[in-house]
Amino acid sequence: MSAQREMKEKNPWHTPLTIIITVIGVIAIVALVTVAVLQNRPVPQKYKYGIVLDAGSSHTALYIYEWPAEKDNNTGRVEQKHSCKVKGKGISSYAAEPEKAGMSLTECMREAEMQVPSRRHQETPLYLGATAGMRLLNIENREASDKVFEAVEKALQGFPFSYQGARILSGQEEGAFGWVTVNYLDDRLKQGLETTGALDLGGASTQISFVPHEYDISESPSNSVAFRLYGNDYNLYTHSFLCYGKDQVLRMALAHQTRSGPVTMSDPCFHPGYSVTRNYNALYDSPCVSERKPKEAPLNFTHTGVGNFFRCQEVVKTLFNFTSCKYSRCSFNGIFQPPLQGSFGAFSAYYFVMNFLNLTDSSIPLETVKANLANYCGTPWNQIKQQHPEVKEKYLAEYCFSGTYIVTLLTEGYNFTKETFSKIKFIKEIKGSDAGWTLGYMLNLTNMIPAEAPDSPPLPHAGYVSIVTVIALLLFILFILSLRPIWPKCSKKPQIV
Ligand SMILES: Nc1nc2c(ncn2[C@@H]2O[C@H](COP(=O)(O)OP(=O)(O)OP(=O)(O)O)[C@@H](O)[C@H]2O)c(=O)[nH]1
Repeated sequence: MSAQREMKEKNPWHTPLTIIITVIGVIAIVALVTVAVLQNRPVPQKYKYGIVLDAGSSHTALYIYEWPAEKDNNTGRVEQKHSCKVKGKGISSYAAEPEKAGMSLTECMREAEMQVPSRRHQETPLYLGATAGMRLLNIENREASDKVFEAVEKALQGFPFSYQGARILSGQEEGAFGWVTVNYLDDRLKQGLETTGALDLGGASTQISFVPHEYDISESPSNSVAFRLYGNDYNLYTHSFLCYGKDQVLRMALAHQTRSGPVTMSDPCFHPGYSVTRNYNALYDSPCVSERKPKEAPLNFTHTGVGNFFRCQEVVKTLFNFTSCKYSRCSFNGIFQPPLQGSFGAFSAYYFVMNFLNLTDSSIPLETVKANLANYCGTPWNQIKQQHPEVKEKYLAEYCFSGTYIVTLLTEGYNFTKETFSKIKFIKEIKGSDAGWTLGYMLNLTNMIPAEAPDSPPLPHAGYVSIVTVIALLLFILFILSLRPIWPKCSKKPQIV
């Protein structure tokens, strides 16, 4: 008994003092690790918002974007939070009653008021950008275009957001911002990866944008846009073809086939058995075709379908001019285009049409795409309607024409070959955000893509926590070792002094 007491006195490792030191040491180390973990842990997210209205030729759409509020200089990732399709036609169709253009936006704007938290309303920027429909109205009737803008401005200023203005985007801006959107959403800009080209097919215009390999900007300066984004320079080629959106190009095709003013017209781009009455004045009421209106035409004509893809392609080809090119190379209509480069994302009507036709899969060879289209166009109209009772008849009737136009534009117009055709991805959205010019436009106006790569913290969060944990463990081991003189001796026989 007395020997045991003596041993305790010689090895006092559990004296109150050592116990207190050990506990303090452990607490300090746990605290160090906890602080390291908590310090960088994302706090409950607070968001900022931005709203963009895409006032297109066929309709207006509202997009709400959100991004983390706590990131410096708004450098957090921007995502689409909500979208709203404005009921009715595009704002350019309200030329005769402009106030209705403003009123048409009310429902979607009310939705935006609900979607954006009210404490953020006043600081949320609101933009309206109009594209080819308003470009055409502006050409046709400047005064009417101004009145539509006045009405729209008045309506938008009545909402509690930070209204930043409504304007017509140039074709170049529309193409370039579509390219920014696609590459931003794919994270290609931040990481400095090879970029994807952008193909946008609207109702009244179409855009092609890509970064060519060897490219002499001076050949056609109006087709080039220079960007410096995240420390990388991009010389973007972009062109917007006004009147080559799918609705205006259909007018051009119908105008071409009714140039002699017939009473009945047989159209290879519409299904056999299709027949509607169309009004000459309505058809030619657009700057894209107005000059071609036949002098002596009846009031109406009967538009009938014969459904022949190859003959439809011949009609579509007449809408492109391949004869004159003052540059080293052209796409069509004498427009400069450098050789195609890399992969492409094709969105808006490219997607709507190819998706309906089940042709979005990039592994489908070009020849098969054409064969499928030939088969689809040749299917009688009654059968098509029976097979797709849920699809709007206006859209349904035009898929043969639109599909033929898309294939012809890509191959004959832009020079995609059967090899490069497979590099086109038909997309609607990327990571939950719609592909289109609106996101790129907002990122640009809010300076959310810095010209230089932002300074990143020296260590990522995981690395920081790991290093602190390792240091804490080493300290702990050191601490235990420093207590060695007072460790109990582990011999089989207790050492009795
Ligand atoms: N099939 C189908 N077509 C659609 C749909 N939404 C829009 N479209 C058509 O696709 C074409 C392009 O639409 P958008 O991308 O909205 O074009 P937009 O902004 O009106 O036209 P631009 O002013 O030329 O840019 C138009 O002809 C629309 O009528 C859809 O859900 N399905």
